[in-house]
Amino acid sequence: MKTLKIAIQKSGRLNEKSVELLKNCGLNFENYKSSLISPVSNFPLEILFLRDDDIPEYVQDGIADLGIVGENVIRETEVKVSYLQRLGFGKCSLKIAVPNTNEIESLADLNGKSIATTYPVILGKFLKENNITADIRTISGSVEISPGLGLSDAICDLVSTGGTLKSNGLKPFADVMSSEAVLIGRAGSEDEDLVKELIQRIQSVLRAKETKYVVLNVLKDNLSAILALLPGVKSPSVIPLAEENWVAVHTVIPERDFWDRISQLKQAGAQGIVVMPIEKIIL
Ligand SMILES: Nc1ncnc2c1ncn2[C@@H]1O[C@H](COP(=O)(O)OP(=O)(O)OP(=O)(O)O)[C@@H](O)[C@H]1O
Ligand SMILES: O=P(O)(O)OC[C@H]1O[C@H](OP(=O)(O)OP(=O)(O)O)[C@H](O)[C@@H]1O
Ligand SMILES: [Mg+2]
Repeated sequence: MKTLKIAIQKSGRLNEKSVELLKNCGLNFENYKSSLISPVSNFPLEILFLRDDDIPEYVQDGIADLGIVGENVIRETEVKVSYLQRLGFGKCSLKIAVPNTNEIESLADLNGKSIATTYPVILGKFLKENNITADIRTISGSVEISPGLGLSDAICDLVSTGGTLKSNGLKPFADVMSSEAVLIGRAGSEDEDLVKELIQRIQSVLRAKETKYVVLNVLKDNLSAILALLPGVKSPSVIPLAEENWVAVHTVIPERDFWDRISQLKQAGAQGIVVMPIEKIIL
């Protein structure tokens, strides 16, 4: 039987969440810090631990079948791979930022200016699309200090909390792209049975993360009002209680409007509400 290879970041922002996702899929492996490859004992899969910049090309060239990497890196390396699943972590934006004291106010003000970045390809395309001629200074890190050192007028780098920009006296100025970690595959790999199986497992973990399992008690007289508020995977389960005229309702509730839904349920007569995390939802 074929053994798949999946490439994930060896260390850095995406390593921990990538390992956690694969472990939550029920895959057993050692998160070796010293080794670059780790076999999975209960699925035909090997995990390659790589620098994130190398992951898209490894997948494009078929050295790895799958990879977990930020969309920003995929766009920068201009590879041809299949996007298989957005993963909901590593969320950030690539932005152009300028010193707080700078008088750059519109994109056109960037004409003739210099911009330091580790993303010359994405930035180059963005400037071209906006008819801006600027000097792109490609550096390999610590981009935020370059205006302070007199190396550039502006920067283009990843931002999430904005803390790094702030502490370097910079303000965000224009959004170039937003990004999150994605599962990518070699073109055509999405048709293979093992890849389909792994995607299904990943989706069941992601689905579970977005929902909570809820059990509540309600008087039979109030049941229809409660059911009108609940979706469930198919529909809620209703189970009689030992006490007459009462039932227990079991259901799942989306995380995003969880507290609104709970207060509506309480108003409709729900009591003894118990909320539990869900490990997996398999449709
Ligand atoms: N501040 C941030 N918040 C959220 N996600 C981020 C942030 N910065 C980067 N990312 C995402 O995490 C990915 C990895 O970031 P990291 O800083 O670990 O990369 P790196 O230093 O290039 O690592 P490597 O050593 O693997 O080359 C980025 O490509 C991006 O998709
Ligand atoms: O908006 P913030 O929350 O401050 O995050 C932004 C910072 O995060 C990333 O670097 P990281 O910390 O991953 O270090 P690196 O430059 O060594 O990759 C990015 O390059 C920014 O410097
Ligand atoms: Mg890198």
